[in-house]
Amino acid sequence: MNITLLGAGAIGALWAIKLTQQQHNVQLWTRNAETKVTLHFNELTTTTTTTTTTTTTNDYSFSCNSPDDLAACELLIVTVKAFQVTTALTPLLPYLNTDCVVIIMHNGIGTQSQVQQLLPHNPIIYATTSQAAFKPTQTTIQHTGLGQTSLGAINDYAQSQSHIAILFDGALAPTQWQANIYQPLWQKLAINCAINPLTALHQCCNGDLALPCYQSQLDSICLEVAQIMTAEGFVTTQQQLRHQVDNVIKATANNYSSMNRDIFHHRLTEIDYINGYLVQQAQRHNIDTPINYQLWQAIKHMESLDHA
Ligand SMILES: NC(=O)C1=CN([C@@H]2O[C@H](COP(=O)(O)OP(=O)(O)OC[C@H]3O[C@@H](n4cnc5c(N)ncnc54)[C@H](OP(=O)(O)O)[C@@H]3O)[C@@H](O)[C@H]2O)C=CC1
Ligand SMILES: CC(C)(CO)C(=O)C(=O)O
Repeated sequence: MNITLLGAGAIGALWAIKLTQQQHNVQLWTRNAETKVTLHFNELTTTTTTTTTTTTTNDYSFSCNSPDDLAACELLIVTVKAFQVTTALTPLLPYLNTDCVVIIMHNGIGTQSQVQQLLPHNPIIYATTSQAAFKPTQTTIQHTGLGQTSLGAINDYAQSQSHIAILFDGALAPTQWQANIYQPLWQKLAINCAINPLTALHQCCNGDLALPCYQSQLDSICLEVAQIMTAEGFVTTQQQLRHQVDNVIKATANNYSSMNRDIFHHRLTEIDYINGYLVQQAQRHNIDTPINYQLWQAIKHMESLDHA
């Protein structure tokens, strides 16, 4: 398949490489005018079901930024951060064929209506992943964690595109097609609402959130998220969300969350699309979410110190 990947950061480059390994024809769309890039990939090899080790490094060369390839592409994968989606996508619009399937993969929720306005005739799929990747240098990609990926349609044109999930599953399993993609998007939102702001504010690793001092805050966050999810029509409870959050805290104990790293490196965060999105939905339902509101504002304050 002819694929363009917009946003060749950690997670985007991982998918670009994995799809290339399956013989798909992938070009990268970057901010620069480069026409070729070579990425060094540290592969994650599963040795048992519970143990993983990085063992091999291979180089992958990609062509970049060809408008002709973009016009011919059948699949556009967008893996920029949530707040970058509109700016990144807009310059590509004059080249995109309306048959081209567009996949948007980022943490948080809230870009869906902008993307549908930008692409009123294309099949649009949203995706969420628990795969993990790290980009220690501009050209080195490390696959750092395995996990589930979910894909699903957000407009009528994309309802018939479930075969894309099979293609993704061949590249990086497990990937599943979801009849309602908002369910996994909200499940991931709940995890991000709990882990990301706390680890960013306290500049701690995910595993530190198992300490007694964080337990009542985690309970309150999960209670608020469960109330809004219920109001949105999803079946969940505070206990279920808490259990999922605890599992991620354990499974990623030594990792720093993406928001922790963004604050550490004085970058903008995805908070408006995580706790900020949650609070906006709560307001629509006239439900108070004071803990998520406080966390949203606290991260906005930290961002404002670097981005006046
Ligand atoms: N990394 C991970 O393990 C995971 C990440 N995610 C989510 O995936 C999304 C991407 O994360 P991640 O890969 O870590 O982030 P990165 O910042 O590493 O990747 C984003 C990439 O998008 C590029 N980009 C931004 N704006 C433009 C533009 N206008 N034109 C072209 N390229 C652009 C950036 O380029 P430049 O380098 O020039 O800024 C960068 O390479 C986030 O929502 C994150 O939360 C989800 C699960 C796991
Ligand atoms: C699941 C979690 C919290 C893993 O660190 C993540 O998605 C992130 O860091 O943004």
